[in-house]
Amino acid sequence: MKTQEGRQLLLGAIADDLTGGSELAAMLVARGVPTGFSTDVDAAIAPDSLAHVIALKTRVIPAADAVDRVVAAARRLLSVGCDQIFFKYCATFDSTPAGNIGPCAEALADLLGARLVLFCPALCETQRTVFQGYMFGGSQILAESPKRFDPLTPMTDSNIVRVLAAQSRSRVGLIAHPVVDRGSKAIAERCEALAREGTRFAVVDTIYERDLAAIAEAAAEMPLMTGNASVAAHLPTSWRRSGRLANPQAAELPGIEGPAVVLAGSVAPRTAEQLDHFGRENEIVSVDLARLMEGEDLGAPVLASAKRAIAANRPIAIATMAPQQEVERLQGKYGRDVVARAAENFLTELAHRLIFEGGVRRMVVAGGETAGAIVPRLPISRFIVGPYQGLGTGRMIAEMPFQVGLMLKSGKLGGIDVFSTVLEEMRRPARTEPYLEQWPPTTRVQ
Ligand SMILES: Nc1ncnc2c1ncn2[C@@H]1O[C@H](COP(=O)(O)OP(=O)(O)OP(=O)(O)O)[C@@H](O)[C@H]1O
Ligand SMILES: O=C(O)[C@@H](O)C(=O)CO
Repeated sequence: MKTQEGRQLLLGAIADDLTGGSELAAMLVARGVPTGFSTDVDAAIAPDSLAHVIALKTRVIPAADAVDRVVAAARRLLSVGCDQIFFKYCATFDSTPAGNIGPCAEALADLLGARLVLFCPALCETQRTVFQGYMFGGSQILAESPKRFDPLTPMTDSNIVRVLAAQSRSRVGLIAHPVVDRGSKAIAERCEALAREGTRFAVVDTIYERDLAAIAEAAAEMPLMTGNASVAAHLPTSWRRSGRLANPQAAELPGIEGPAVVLAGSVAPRTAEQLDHFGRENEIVSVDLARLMEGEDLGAPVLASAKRAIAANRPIAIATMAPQQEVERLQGKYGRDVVARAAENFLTELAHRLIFEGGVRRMVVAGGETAGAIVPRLPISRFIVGPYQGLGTGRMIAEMPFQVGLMLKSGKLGGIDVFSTVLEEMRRPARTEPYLEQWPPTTRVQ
């Protein structure tokens, strides 16, 4: 399959974490775009894909390493021919003063010769909006939201222009809402004016879903676009209009039976609520990181609990969740990255054993960094991406020597019942006609 002038992909996307990357792939699939997904720069890109997402774990690693990996992923996507590169980051612009959004975007802009790069983090579906450059979660400004306490990327400045400028060499401007509200042509004209005056990066205000549509239309011909998956989900409209996406395709996923687990390394308040809900009818095993850090072997007892639940045909959740005070105490004692790595390694080892010793075939992983530790270390030869059906409901099949249903849940997203609902949904084959006009999907597909 070729797009134009012999290029294969309409969009080559690079995500800075796995939950976000899987959401993006699921959204494109729901829009009728055959989309591949991989977590490894060298993995195959299927010849029948029109979009491909390479999901990395680059959000909190040293900036220079993040740049190297992101550029390698971009080169890989460009090697099969690709109309546009999309750099996907979190709706709450999760990053540190050292990066990594700015440095990665700068390196991609250099690689692609982009004069003006838009930054559109908003996720209107969940009321994450940007106005006058300030990010809101509903009525809460970012720095007063739970994101202030993120264990790895605490967001303490709500002004995205300022946050981006602090991690970039390029001049950063704003495309304010009055311009966005006038539509794609006005946005494109403003981009041109900013580029002429030497501004290379522009944060774009976004309040409504229609703003995302207008921004995507303005960006459709740019060599590089950046933002949350929500803006990329509107690109297929432009592709259909220009004839580049002639045959939007229905999405199909086989059903998967077999033992089910939730592995939660996210300590986000939303994940805590979802675990509480899951725990009303199911067993939750809490992994006490303080004991793990003291060298106690918790692998065997946790695995034994999981195997008991599996033998009784019950789903189970295993979580490293702790109250905020305890998270801070552990980070103070051992260092933020050391604690994170210990939790990630514990869950990674466990995932492997649950699948290969416990026979687990349906798995939800909560947390982008957690998923980024677990998934690439499983012997997955290919992912089949299922269609996005609303917040936190993108799922896929991981092909190993057998198939495993997988859902990578962002820490902050998903309905209260997401764990049990998704594990149950994985059992049923699904076929979804493409969402061509209506977006985002408002009804769950059974
Ligand atoms: N009890 C704990 N104390 C300190 N750190 C923890 C604890 N439990 C988990 N962690 C670490 O916190 C980090 C949580 O990040 P992760 O990206 O997995 O979740 P999230 O930020 O909620 O999700 P997302 O990025 O999808 O929004 C991980 O690195 C994890 O290992
Ligand atoms: O945008 C989001 O919130 C997610 O896609 C994500 O990136 C969480 O890590």
